[in-house]
Amino acid sequence: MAFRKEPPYTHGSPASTAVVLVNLGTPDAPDAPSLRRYLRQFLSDPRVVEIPRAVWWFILNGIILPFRSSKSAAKYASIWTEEGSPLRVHTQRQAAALGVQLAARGHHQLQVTYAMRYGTPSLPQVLDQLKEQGCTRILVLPAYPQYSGTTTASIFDAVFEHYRQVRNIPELRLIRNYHDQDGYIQALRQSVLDHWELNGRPDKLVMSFHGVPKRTLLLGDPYHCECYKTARLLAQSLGLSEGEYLVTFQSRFGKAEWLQPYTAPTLQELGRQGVRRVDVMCPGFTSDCLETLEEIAMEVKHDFLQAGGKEFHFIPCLNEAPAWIGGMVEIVEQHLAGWPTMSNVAARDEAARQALISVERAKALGASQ
Ligand SMILES: C=CC1=C(C)c2cc3[nH]c(cc4nc(cc5[nH]c(cc1n2)c(C)c5CCC(=O)O)C(CCC(=O)O)=C4C)c(C)c3C=C
Ligand SMILES: [Fe+2]
Ligand SMILES: [Fe+2]
Repeated sequence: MAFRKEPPYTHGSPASTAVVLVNLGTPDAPDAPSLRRYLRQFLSDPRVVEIPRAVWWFILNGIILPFRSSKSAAKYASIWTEEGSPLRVHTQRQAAALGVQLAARGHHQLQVTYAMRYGTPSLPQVLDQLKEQGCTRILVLPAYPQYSGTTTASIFDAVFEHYRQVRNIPELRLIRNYHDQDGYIQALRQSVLDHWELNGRPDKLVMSFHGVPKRTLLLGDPYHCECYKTARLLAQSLGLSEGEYLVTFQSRFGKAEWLQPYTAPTLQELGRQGVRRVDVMCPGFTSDCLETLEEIAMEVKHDFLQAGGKEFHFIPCLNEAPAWIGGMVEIVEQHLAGWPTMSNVAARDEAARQALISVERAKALGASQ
């Protein structure tokens, strides 16, 4: 095996720790050639499609890429913004806001950046850059709250694959999931309450997660359970009873059975049953993207209204909501424990601040007893 020609670490660099927010990826442009490139890389990942390679190669190159690329390009064109793909725009803004908040909390020897599992900026590109900048500690934060072999594990694969070819590798931490972390659940709760404050409440709140093949659940993937745990915690935090919310799975791909109930048919059924208003949110997506803005807010909305529903609200993803940036700070700080990201002075100030909070808390508790 050959090692890459790698830059040495820059000693004494001010930011020796980096947080890398990693999202799925998105095409560079909403056109067929860009989609072909993106889908080829995405759908060639054995974590994503588990069909034997030789068979899959023919299906992918003979059927999927020729037909799906232009269809998907048209869908992307319907959500594309002046700044580019929504998924990329939100991921970039989240990383920037997270960096600002962490710096404000005293983490000065730390930088936050972002990378994509498929497409650009690629993980190898970003990890090389960080090395060049002297980062000797890397915390990988996947944009997926729920662990799935098809997504989270694939990011881990790409990180390991990259460092297999590097001689002098940094200290690494990988965040596996945060589907039940308070910072995430509270940010979701806030986004729902904000929507309800402006628009009133629905007859049903639908929580739609991205689907995966049912087979992965039977083979031990915890994704399904983690989605249900997120939904239960969110429903509890909103004070919803069982009949007031539903969990569904969207974006089925191919002919095999995926996790059920499927989102689109469920909403059609709700429309037929005379449910007047539904609010649909996608808690598994931390930023809006094709699957939320086109599939849910356009296609599924159309299906529900056609079937007899009267009002359809899409509750946007967390994106750059302040509560979510705060939630990410909480998650990241838990995983930074023991890593010196603060200057001595900032660390001392932060310790003093925490001590003061504890004293005030103890006083308040004492007073209330
Ligand atoms: C082929 C199987 C697929 C699996 C398994 C899968 C799992 C999975 N995906 C996400 C998140 C996203 N997927 C997105 C798009 C997308 N997903 C698939 C296929 C599988 N996903 C395809 C083919 C596409 C491309 C669009 C299309 O042609 O339909 C996106 C949106 C990206 C964007 O650019 O906006 C996200 C995000 C999760 C979380 C997940 C498993 C848990
Ligand atoms: Fe997907
Ligand atoms: Fe889709």
